[in-house]
Amino acid sequence: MEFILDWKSIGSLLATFVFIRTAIHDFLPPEVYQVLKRLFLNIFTSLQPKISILIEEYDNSYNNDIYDAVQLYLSSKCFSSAQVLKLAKSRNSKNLTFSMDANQKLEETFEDIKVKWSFHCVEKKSSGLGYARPHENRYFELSFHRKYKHRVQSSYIPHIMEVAEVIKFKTRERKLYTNRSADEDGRLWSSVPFSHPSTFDTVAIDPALKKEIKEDLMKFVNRREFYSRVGRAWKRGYLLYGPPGTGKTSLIAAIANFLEFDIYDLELTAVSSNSQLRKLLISTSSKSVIVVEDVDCSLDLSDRKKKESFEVEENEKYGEEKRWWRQRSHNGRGSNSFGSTVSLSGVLNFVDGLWSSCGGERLMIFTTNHKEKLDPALLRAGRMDKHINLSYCEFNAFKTLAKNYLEIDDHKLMKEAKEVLPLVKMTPAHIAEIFMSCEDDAEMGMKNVIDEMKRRLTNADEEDSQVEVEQPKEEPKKEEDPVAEYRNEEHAGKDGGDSVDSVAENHKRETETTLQPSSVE
Ligand SMILES: Nc1ncnc2c1ncn2[C@@H]1O[C@H](COP(=O)(O)OP(=O)(O)OP(=O)(O)O)[C@@H](O)[C@H]1O
Repeated sequence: MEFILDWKSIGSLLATFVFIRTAIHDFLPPEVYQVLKRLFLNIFTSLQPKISILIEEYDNSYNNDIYDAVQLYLSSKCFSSAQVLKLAKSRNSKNLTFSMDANQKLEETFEDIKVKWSFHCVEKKSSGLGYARPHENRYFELSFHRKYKHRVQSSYIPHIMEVAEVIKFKTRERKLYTNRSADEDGRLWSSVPFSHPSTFDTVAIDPALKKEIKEDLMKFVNRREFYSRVGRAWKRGYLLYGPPGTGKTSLIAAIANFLEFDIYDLELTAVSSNSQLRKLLISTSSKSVIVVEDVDCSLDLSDRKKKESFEVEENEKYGEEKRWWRQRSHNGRGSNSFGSTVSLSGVLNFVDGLWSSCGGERLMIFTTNHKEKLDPALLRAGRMDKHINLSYCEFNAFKTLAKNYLEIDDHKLMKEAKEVLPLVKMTPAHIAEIFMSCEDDAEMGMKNVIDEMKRRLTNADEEDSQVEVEQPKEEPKKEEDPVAEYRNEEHAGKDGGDSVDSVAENHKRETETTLQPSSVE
């Protein structure tokens, strides 16, 4: 009975409500009706204290940056509070990532704002399109009391974005990009995490040169305002030159590690045209080192004047039209001698760097074993800001190698090494190889390396004395001859005067041509 009465009262209440609503709707002016409606809605919603924000993985099929930031932010929080976690590590990556499992919840208080996070995965129907989107709708739900609405928007969300940026930077994995194998799936660059162990501590070059390079790099990265004030692209060009095995690649890795930059290893022979070169460069990121190794071998960038005089000679010999045919048939249609249509002007445009104004700083490093083969246009200041000569091993570099490989600062054989080293051409790579083969035995390492130096010295003696038989030369003054001094001390009674002379000649020749310590021009 009571039940029937209740229903009756509900029924009459509803009837009254409908009557009042119709009366209001029919008799009140529409403006007043709208104001009342809004008031009613406000009262109704304020009775519900909780509001939620949904942050979906994709926003109109584009990656949602806020979702990524929240994911990073929560991965740093969820370990302490969520009950079920997911742990992942991508291949070749050194970072472990924790994340919340579906429907897990996490609560936190930021300042005095209490918020709740939950993670959801909802299976979705296939779109029928071929591309690889996940079959789940993934989203985070952020819930909080409505009184915090403005503060969540003005301080909590920006706080999340800031924390995520810091985490991203700390766990950032630098990459080594290469354009060699990138074409297979349509990408311009393929990448792997960059983790080369070479640093300025391990690279064996003259300490003064090391200091100079480091200071130059620091000056470069700290001069954003300067570059923009003087209207120049924020880029710098280095040319590393010297014989093979003198540490050009090792120095590049040390520079990238020092600056914490990515490396783009640009293989010019794999670039089909100037426009592809432009595309490749535009797609590089800021804070990167772009490397072109062995530039003299990559493209025909040799001195234009020499080429021009060669062309004049060929014209005279064959007539212009015939020379043109000879080149075409030799090189292939319109391409240079390496089959690529990247030209010197394409490379010069790349070095001049209009493209590099699209973002932050970029360092370009070219290496060559034959600086003299490069076109002067490529070498001029503004294109190659620094020319760094890496040459045969000198004593300071030798000591760095001994410290790295044999873990010694000093040794009884060091004095002898210091005396013999300037008389022979040995690359750091060769010395490193000898040290490596001695597996931590410092005594053996030092002995083997000095034996090798002496062997080279003796071979040089023999070669030079053979030359002397054919072309006898004047004797150098004995008192000015450091080699003779060394040989007299070490080999008294073994070597005759002839070989001392030839060693002196050898020393003189090497000092003039190659035994310059590594230097910057
Ligand atoms: N200056 C150096 N400091 C430390 N290690 C060096 C140095 N030079 C050579 N090495 C050692 O020798 C190996 C070869 O050196 P690297 O590739 O850097 O020489 P490179 O000058 O780039 O040679 P190339 O001109 O043939 O490319 C490196 O793996 C490194 O271990």
